[in-house]
Amino acid sequence: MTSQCDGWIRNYVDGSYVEPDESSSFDQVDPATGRVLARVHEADKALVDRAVTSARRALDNGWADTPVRERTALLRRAADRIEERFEEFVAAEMADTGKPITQARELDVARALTNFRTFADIVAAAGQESFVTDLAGGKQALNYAIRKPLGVVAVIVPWNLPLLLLTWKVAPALACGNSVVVKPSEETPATASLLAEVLEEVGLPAGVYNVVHGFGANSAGEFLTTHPGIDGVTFTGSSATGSHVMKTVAPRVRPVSFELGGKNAAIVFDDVDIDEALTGLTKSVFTNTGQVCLCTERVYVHRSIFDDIAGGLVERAAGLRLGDPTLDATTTGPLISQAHRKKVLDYFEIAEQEGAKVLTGGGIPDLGQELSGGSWIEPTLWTGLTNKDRVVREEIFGPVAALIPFETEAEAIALANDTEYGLAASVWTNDLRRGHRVAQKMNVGISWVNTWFTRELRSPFGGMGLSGIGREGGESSLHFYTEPTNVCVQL
Ligand SMILES: NC(=O)c1ccc[n+]([C@@H]2O[C@H](COP(=O)([O-])OP(=O)(O)OC[C@H]3O[C@@H](n4cnc5c(N)ncnc54)[C@H](O)[C@@H]3O)[C@@H](O)[C@H]2O)c1
Ligand SMILES: O=C/C=C/C=C(\O)C(=O)O
Repeated sequence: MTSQCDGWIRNYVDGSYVEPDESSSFDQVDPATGRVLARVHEADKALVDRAVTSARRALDNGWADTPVRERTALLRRAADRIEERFEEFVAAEMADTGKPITQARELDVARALTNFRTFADIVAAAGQESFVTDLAGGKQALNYAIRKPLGVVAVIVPWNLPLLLLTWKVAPALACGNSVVVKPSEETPATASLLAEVLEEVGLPAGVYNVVHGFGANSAGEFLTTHPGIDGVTFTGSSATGSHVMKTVAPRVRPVSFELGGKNAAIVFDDVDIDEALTGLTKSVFTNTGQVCLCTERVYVHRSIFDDIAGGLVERAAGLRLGDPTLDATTTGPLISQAHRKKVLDYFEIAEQEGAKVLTGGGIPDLGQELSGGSWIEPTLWTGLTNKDRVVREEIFGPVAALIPFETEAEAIALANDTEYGLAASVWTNDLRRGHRVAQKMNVGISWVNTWFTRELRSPFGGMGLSGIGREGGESSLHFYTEPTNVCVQL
């Protein structure tokens, strides 16, 4: 049995794909064409319970005590196997999201390999904290901390970078000896189930990796977060859902790691190399059709170069190639769904009511009959807005940004920090002392200078304010996916 056969995408529990039940299922829809690609078996409460129970049993049957070298070797085998099946993962990612083949290859699947290999390295090299404590009377004590797996971890991920974000969590969780129950987004079920094939092929014991498909409330998501057998939740998704999940696990005081929404700013100073800034800004606004939590939706530009940047971005937007995701020339895919496109189009309406001037885009492109059923939208740029406007304060999560002028550095910093979010920012300037100074003043989890989405996986990653709680990446992942016990020995 494989993750996808006879038209079904299956749940994976206790080392086996579960026979689907027609009565509880939903469609996998291709966002590029609107066509139904497969049926997805929706896990009910009993199946989620079976997944959590088997995850616990796998832990108790030895996985938690597996030597680090065995776990990290398994992660490396998983990376090698994904590499061997690379194009299958590319195809699954594209079926789920409609994203262009070049992005699926160069970002999403490539990062899955890197995530597994990086956390194998990090966990293999991790030491333990220890101290010799001087006591009264010339005595001493030895203090050392051992790190045990957190336990059964609920992994709930969104639809925008489904495989990248899933492996960003599953790799460190497994490396640290945890077992996981994964709930992928209902929009993007394929790669999480396909990953189960690879993990089984490389020898992961049954029950360590489980996949339950479904929605949030009254479905697999909520059955998972309310399950008493869960020891922690790592969640990536919207701030509203994160807040709800926090309330759900609060009664059992379970640790949470939240990577949530953003309303990220770019600040463009008057000394930039215009062409270099335009390349970076175009990437930061339109990558993955703006469906990246780190994407820029607010661009603050020094007034003296405002028209150059605005005009240049309009030209760059016109250069984006929307269309058949299987073509190498395609740069930009559809939004994830008709429902999400309606949400973005509603914001386009609100922007015009708030006085926005549409520099480019603002509607639905005509890409021909074949793609007419897809959730396509035009890359869009606005001016004429301020920080008071809803479309400058609320996350839209589409290929759109508001361009706003500033005069002074202090004004730019205040404008960029005037948000309830705190995920990412980018600063564009050739004065590196100013770059460091301004980047440090951004109230965000990650602050880039003259680049965007450049990722060091050993650095702490996450957000503040509405953008999240905690950090993952490098040591931060070890701290979330393990529980330390400090042992103190009188010498
Ligand atoms: N900070 C980051 O690293 C990051 C990365 C990607 C996406 N995001 C954010 O995610 C959002 C877009 O993704 P989305 O629409 O899938 O988010 P979402 O919050 O709607 O859903 C995220 C996941 O949570 C599940 N879910 C929904 N309600 C739930 C509930 N009550 N209990 C348990 N699970 C529930 C969904 O089924 C999905 O799997 C955007 O806000 C984006 O900024 C953040
Ligand atoms: O959509 C949000 C992207 C998050 C990216 C990461 O978590 C990462 O690059 O590790």
